[in-house]
Amino acid sequence: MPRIAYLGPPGTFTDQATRALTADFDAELVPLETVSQALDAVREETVMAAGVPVENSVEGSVSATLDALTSGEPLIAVGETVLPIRFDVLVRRGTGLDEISTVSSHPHAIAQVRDWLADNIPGAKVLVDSSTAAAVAAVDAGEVDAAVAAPVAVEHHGDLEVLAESIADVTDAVTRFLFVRRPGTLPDPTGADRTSISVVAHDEVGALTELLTELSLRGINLSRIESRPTKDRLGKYRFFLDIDGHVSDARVGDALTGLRRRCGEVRFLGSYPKADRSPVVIRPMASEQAFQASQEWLEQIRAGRIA
Ligand SMILES: O=C(O)C(=O)Cc1ccccc1
Repeated sequence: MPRIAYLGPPGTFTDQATRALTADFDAELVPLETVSQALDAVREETVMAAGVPVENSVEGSVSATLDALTSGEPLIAVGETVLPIRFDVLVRRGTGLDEISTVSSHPHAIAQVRDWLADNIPGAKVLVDSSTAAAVAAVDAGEVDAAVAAPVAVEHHGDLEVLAESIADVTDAVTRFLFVRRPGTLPDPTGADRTSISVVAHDEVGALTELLTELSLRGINLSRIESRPTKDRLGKYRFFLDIDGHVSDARVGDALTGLRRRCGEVRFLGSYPKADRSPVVIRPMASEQAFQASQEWLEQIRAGRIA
């Protein structure tokens, strides 16, 4: 049975997402303490793949995931899923709001419940943990008074109870998770795919504009752009791009070769079906037929058959 790592312990949002990502086959889920450990376990081949959070509709990218994806041997995403996120407050049985002096969670959860914390437990010290479920375990161990976590997290701890439900400042938040493997056979194109790449542009006038032009000239929609410091020096950034389409699509392949010529570093981070399966809209000039016909036309000229 394939072993699949995820950001644990059991009861995290990533646990739920990884179950969804592995729903089609039998898998042994392996909880690890950080995203970086989960991705390194894939690199070291102790697991086949990992489920990791990548972006939240309210709080933005999960920087730890972006950094860990690009800081070691290449890995690729082969699937994604999007989960609705609801935050509850978990405490030891019988604890009241006025007894909470410390509250803990994952930084992305803390950031999404700030109003509730300020309104309901303004005096509580806010602590961060490696995951929502790790914070719940800390409550169970008596180390903190309350945790902000997924509703399912309480199922793993008999002595805890839910003190407050659905406390997010913004309702209907969702998080996107990736299923990440070592490079190998790519998922087949479906017509509803996303391709993720990271690039380090040269530090010169117009570098980012020209990089984006490589996409727009080929009719490629950019669905996300995020920058992270390369950590070499101040002012040097790595851009993470999500674009519509599959690397086997002519327009996407053509754009990637353009980026490769233009940028200092380009990493292919995977082509995989979009969670909502919405078909990619392709302008006529960017279709497979248009690329093939124009290539044939050029070959005719080169062969001397068209004046
Ligand atoms: O800590 C967790 O449960 C995670 O899976 C990371 C996370 C935290 C907050 C929102 C979405 C994912």
